[in-house]
Amino acid sequence: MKHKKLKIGILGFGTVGQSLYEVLQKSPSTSAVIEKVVARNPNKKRNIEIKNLSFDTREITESTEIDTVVELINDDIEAFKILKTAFENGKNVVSGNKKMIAENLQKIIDLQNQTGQSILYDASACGSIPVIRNLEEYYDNDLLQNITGILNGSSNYILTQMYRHNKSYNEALTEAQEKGFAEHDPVFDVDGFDAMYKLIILTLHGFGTIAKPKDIFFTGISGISESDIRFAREKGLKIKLIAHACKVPGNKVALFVMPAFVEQKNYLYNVDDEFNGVIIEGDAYDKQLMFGKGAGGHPTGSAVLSDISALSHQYKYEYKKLHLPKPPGVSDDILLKLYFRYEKPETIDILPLQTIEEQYVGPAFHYTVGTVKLADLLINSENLRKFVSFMALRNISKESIITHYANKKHYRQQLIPVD
Ligand SMILES: NC(=O)C1=CN([C@@H]2O[C@H](COP(=O)(O)OP(=O)(O)OC[C@H]3O[C@@H](n4cnc5c(N)ncnc54)[C@H](OP(=O)(O)O)[C@@H]3O)[C@@H](O)[C@H]2O)C=CC1
Ligand SMILES: N[C@@H](CC=O)C(=O)O
Repeated sequence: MKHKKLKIGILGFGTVGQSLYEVLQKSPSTSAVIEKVVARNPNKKRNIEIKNLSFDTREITESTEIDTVVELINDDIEAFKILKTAFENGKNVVSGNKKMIAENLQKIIDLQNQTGQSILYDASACGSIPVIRNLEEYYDNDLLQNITGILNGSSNYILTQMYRHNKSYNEALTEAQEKGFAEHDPVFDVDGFDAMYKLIILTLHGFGTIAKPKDIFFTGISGISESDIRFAREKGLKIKLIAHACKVPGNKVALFVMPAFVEQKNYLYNVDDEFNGVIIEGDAYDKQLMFGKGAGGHPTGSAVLSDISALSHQYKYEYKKLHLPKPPGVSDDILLKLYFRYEKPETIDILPLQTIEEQYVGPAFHYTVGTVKLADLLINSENLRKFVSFMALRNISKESIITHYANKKHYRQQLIPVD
């Protein structure tokens, strides 16, 4: 295949932009030369001194020299404008901006078709793990059933530090920020937005389904307390923030993001710190685990480097699953067994429970374990965010995710005690 030397412009010179700059120096065989780097704040002190730094986006998007725009800024609205201008000016794009990508999937596909340009964004999901390209290329058949993964490195880092080293939530969050794992606004990480956007991207490449954020129930770890960690420890479990895309009957896929209690035998149990892990499950091959650093400048820089190299070989996403005769729709028709911890006893009245399996009423907090329809979580999400301090899937195995609850017989068979 023809191989082209790229002239790149890097937009954004923060954690990932600077790391890409360094990673590129370590890979002289990559066919790319940095023509220009653009950041926003001319008064900011930089760790790396470079000659070709400027503060005007147009010096990249409107340059006649640059053919590839590497967008690594922390502003999704601006990032979409940059993408559009770059395409209109005949440039390809590499990006790590999951919010911009997930919020605009259809528009991005249309723009690629209209302009003939392409965007690669493997860095947008799971940092250094090449999960998007694998879903696109290797799993390009009908066998895939579930994608289950730890997709947010910051939350995983915080949970690990709390569990393993008894650190406080705030201390662990500060460390995640200092290490360059967290987003500009860490609420994006700890309240599940980041994992939800990544799940949307993986669902497109895995199943051909374009889901909207409003279709996805998501919650994060910001309300976690020592009592939740104790609950997990006593039962030999760990808490992880997990995103799920599960194929359900009727050619549908159910999507949700929430903390979960994870047993030792699960592949994700030992995925700790800023590492991500994605279990890909399908007919014929059962389960496979992709594992690697999911956050941080250099791991993410390496994914960006790989996309730059792929562009130099004219690689583009074909969105193969999108062209299936009938890509799956989104379903909220599943039942989940959840743990809810709350402070006020009357909160039990707003929990949309189908069954109650365990309850604790104490002086400082209360918890209930019971089953809930995913559809009811979506409808009640505002109240749940307001009144429930922390919620988690009781177990990430089949006992806690029941996809056939409409079929009562199957439901009874599946709803067996987990411990
Ligand atoms: N950190 C990580 O581990 C990962 C991050 N990502 C994604 O990569 C992107 C960058 O993240 P990260 O490097 O951590 O973010 P940082 O906050 O560290 O850096 C952002 C950079 O963008 C620049 N910037 C912001 N707005 C503009 C603009 N309008 N024009 C030009 N430059 C601008 C900032 O300029 P200035 O320096 O002047 O303030 C800064 O250099 C985000 O989309 C993030 O979600 C993806 C995977 C992992
Ligand atoms: N903030 C993100 C960075 C990578 O996407 C995370 O913590 O996973």
